[in-house]
Amino acid sequence: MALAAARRLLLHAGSRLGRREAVDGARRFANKRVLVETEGPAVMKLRNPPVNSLSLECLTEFTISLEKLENDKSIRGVILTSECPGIFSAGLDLLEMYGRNPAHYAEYWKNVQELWLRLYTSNMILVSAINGASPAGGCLLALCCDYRVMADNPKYTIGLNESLLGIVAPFWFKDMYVNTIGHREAERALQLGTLFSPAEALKVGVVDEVVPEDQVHSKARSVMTKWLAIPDHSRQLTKNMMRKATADNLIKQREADIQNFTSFISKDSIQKSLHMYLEKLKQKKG
Ligand SMILES: CC/C=C/CC(=O)SCCNC(=O)CCNC(=O)[C@H](O)C(C)(C)COP(=O)(O)OP(=O)(O)OC[C@H]1O[C@@H](n2cnc3c(N)ncnc32)[C@H](O)[C@@H]1OP(=O)(O)O
Repeated sequence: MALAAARRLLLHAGSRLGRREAVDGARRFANKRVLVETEGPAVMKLRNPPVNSLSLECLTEFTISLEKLENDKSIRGVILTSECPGIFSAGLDLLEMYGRNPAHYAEYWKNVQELWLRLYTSNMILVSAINGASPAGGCLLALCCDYRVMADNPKYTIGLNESLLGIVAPFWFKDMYVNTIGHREAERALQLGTLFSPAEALKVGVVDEVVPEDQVHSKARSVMTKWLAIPDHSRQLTKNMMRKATADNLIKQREADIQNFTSFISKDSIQKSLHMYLEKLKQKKG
């Protein structure tokens, strides 16, 4: 409901937030948490400091920006990256999943599903320029892309680490992981909650290329140029052939998945695990 209302606001009635405008000669539009440049290859930059966690607002703005790009037929590809130094995305916002009520969890999860379905099945070419840490939902965003370029900085890690938090990656995160790195690697990485260094991520196939940090954007652009040379219709049909079954698997059980998530995350034991994890994050600082 929140998403539909926000979408109406931003897409129609000449919304100031969503309007494309000329800034320094570049065409761009911006919400508070997502900046989109449409000059040259389109670039979507997450900017939800400090760690680009995917709060409900951030998810909503991301989904709306993506929808606007999809509706613009002149845009065939998008580079997804971050404006937060050293962080691609810290994943789903833990504060949306901790200490709230079941209705909130259900609303949040519906929006996570919505973004995933849009990204994973996008007709556009998506290339991620992973310029920082990318755990859990951050890795999910990258996995939705058609090609992943990661900065070669051993401080940055990527992977579906949900089991370390005492939570379980849902079946559609798992399906996409299996599609990307194969069953055995996914089975091991999911159970261990492995966060891969760039070199390890390359070896196992979580990312396609690792480049020096200052080259991550230029490499993403050159990858985009190569992909843009392929005729859209054949590339899109091929992408659809590869991804449809995985997306349909969620589409046919969206409501049940929301209910599963809501009852799982509401459990006292799971809330306790999240509390401990949040405390650990705090202690790390001090
Ligand atoms: C079934 C459900 C599936 C869930 C999938 C998910 O995506 S769950 C989220 C999993 N994410 C993580 O495990 C990442 C946790 N964060 C980190 O490891 C580090 O924060 C990170 C991203 C490596 C950055 O480290 P850095 O040292 O730069 O920042 P710091 O840890 O001090 O964090 C700054 C403040 O941000 C808060 N924060 C971090 N991650 C999240 C998050 N995912 N959601 C909400 N908030 C997050 C952190 O607690 C700090 O808050 P502060 O109030 O300043 O203490």
